[in-house]
Amino acid sequence: DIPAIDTDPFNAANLEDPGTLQRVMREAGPIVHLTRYDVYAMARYEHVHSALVDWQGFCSSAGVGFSNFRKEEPWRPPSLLLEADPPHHDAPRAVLSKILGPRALRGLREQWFLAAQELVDQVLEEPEFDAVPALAEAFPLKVFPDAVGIPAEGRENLLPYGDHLFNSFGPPNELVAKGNPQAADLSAWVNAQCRREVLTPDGFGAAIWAAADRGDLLPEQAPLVVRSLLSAGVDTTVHGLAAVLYAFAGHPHQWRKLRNDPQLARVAFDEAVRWQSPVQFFFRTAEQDIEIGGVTVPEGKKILMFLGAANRDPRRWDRPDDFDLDRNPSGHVGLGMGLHQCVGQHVARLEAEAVLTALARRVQDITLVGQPQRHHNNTLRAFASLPVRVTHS
Ligand code: HEM
Ligand SMILES: O=C(O)c1ccc(C2CC2)cc1
Repeated sequence: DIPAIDTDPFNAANLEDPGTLQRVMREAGPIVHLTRYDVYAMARYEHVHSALVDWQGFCSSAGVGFSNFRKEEPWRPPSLLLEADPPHHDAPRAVLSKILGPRALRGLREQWFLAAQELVDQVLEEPEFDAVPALAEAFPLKVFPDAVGIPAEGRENLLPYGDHLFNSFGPPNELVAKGNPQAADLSAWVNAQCRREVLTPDGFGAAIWAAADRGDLLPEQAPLVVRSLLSAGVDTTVHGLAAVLYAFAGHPHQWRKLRNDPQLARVAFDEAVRWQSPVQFFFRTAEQDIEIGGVTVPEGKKILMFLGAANRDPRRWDRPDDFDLDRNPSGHVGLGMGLHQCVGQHVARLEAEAVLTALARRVQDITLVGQPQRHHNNTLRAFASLPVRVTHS
């Protein structure tokens, strides 16, 4: 029968260092019963991949967090993409795919590369700095809110909103309790940024409203689709960028490879996302009794997918714990897989490419000085600080 584990994946020890539990989970079997929460969990690549691509069996419309929307009120109206299944998921997804697709982003490439160079030149005035505020936070916040087209004031709410949102996908622990007092105000501020009248005419937000004008979306759906950008598009790229910088600061040989061939910036993003998995977990809900890994998960039960563990499964990856630009990281589940696979991945990749290209042009060596500090979150593998030293030409 199903192995049972009563460990808490969301406690401070496991959030600080998830590797031990990931190994235990992978070795315990295809499916493990987490008795503390009465949820089922999978940590091997094969089964996480199977669940991600089977949206009928493993559904998202009951919520992709610990809370089951069929049993309790969501803390915010459900996302029309993340927390929806076909057919409701179809139109919002088609609209965002077009707006955030590689062709649509071509217009941003030049200005984001310039913005990255400007920021890097500024940062390199000091030989030592904390790469989290200086680059990982500063660059996405410099380019993404403008690309969405939201007003200048209040943008300091974006990271706290996302931090609470990603905590809220976990169990109601003290990380969630910490954010609850501000949740209503943060939500109200985010919702106000989604209204047509506040959005600039040339941004992603206006393009979503234009889709409603064309009948590709219902008018009442437009603000929620804009909310998806503000929810998913900030904290993820901040910690994704931090993961890339952490990878290179700890692997000087890989940095030299990038310096010699800046084209490697794109594969570096995916290899860093595989290696660190900025988004560590998501849940699904068993639509009916479902058989996986020789085990039956009862209808209505929540299934926790360990994306980070799957991305380091030795059954799928050679030397899984190595960060290596010579590896082909495609197939990693750090951006999901299948129907709900990250629709913003081209935005994230372009941001990372812009920063890495700007750094690779000027930075000879980048090394860690002092321990990186983690920022605990129920869903995100996040950094509080990343002190680095650089030498440059
Ligand atoms: C390194 C950065 C990022 C990471 C690691 C990441 C990760 C993910 C993952 C794992 C999923 C799948 C969720 C699931 O299967 O339930 C996803 C979906 C999604 N992402 Fe990203 N993401 C990133 C950046 C972005 C950006 C920049 C945007 C917006 C511009 C974005 C928007 C979305 C949306 C709207 C979905 C839901 C798609 C759907 O359900 O059809 N993400 N992302
Ligand atoms: O649509 C949303 O609100 C949404 C929120 C968070 C994400 C995480 C996976 C990046 C995705 C979508």
